[in-house]
Amino acid sequence: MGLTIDDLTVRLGKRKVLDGVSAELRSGRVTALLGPNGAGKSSLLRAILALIPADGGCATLDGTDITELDPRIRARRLGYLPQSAELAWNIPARSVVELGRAPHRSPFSGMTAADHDAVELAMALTDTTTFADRLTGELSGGERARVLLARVLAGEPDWLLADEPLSSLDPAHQVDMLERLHGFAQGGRGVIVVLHDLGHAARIADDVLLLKEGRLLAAGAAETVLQPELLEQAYGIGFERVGSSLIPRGRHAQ
Ligand SMILES: Nc1ncnc2c1ncn2[C@@H]1O[C@H](COP(=O)(O)OP(=O)(O)OP(=O)(O)O)[C@@H](O)[C@H]1O
Repeated sequence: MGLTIDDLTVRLGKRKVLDGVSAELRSGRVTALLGPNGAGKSSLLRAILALIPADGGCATLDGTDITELDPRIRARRLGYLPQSAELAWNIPARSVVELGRAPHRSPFSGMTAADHDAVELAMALTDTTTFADRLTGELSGGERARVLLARVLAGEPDWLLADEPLSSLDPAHQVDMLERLHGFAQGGRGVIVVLHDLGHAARIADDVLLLKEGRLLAAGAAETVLQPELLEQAYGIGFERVGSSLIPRGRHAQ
C-alpha cells in the first residue's frame, strides 16, 4: 500500500515528458524528486495529482487509481504545494489558510471548532500567525509561500506533494520548511518534495527519485542515489564529496 507509480507516461503537446516511470513511495518518509531543469519533476507531481492526464500507466493510492478517486477525497488525501507562490485573491492570510479546509467542509457550512484548530495549528507551524490579518498582496514572496504551506497543512492531507518549496525562502525559513516536511513525514504521512539543492536533499530525504529526460534514472534510499556517478549522469557535471557534502565540479572537470 502507499503511493505507487506504475509505468506512467505523459505527453504534453508533442513532447513525451514522462516515459514509463514506476516507483513505490512510502508513508512516514520524505521522498526527494531530483533532476535537471525540464526532467519532468513538476509533470510527475501533476500527473500523480491527476491535474494532467496520463497517456499510459497510472498512480495509485492504497491500491486505488488516483484518477478514480472522488475529487473531494483526492483533495483531502493529497495536498499540493505548487511551484509558484502566486495568489489570485488579495485576502487576509488567515482566509487563505481557511481555504485549505474546503475538502473537509460541506458547501455553505461554517467553520467548525476542528477547522479553526487545524488552521491555527498550521499557521503556528509555518510561523504565519503574526501576519494572519494582513492582506496577501502586502506580503513578501517568502511570507506568501509560508501562507500557502499553511493552507496545505490545514487540510491535514495524508500526502504532501511540494514543488520547490524552498525557492523564495530565506535560510532560516528554508530550514524551518525542511523541518516541517520532515516532521510531517515523521507523523506517519508521506512527503514528495522537488528540490534542486543536493545539500537540502541529503539533509531531509529518506528516499530519492532521480529523473532525467522524463525517465527514472535511479530510485532508492537517499544514500544509494546521492552518489557522484549517478548525479553526474543526471546533471552532466562532475560531483565530488567534501565531508558529507556533494559539491559540483563543473562541466569539464576530470
Ligand atoms: N504545457 C506544456 N506543453 C508542452 N511541454 C511542456 C508543457 N509543460 C512542460 N513542458 C515540458 O515538459 C518537460 C518537463 O517539464 P517539467 O516542468 O515537468 O520539468 P521540471 O523537471 O519540473 O523542470 P524545472 O526544474 O525546470 O522546474 C520540459 O521539457 C517542458 O518544456
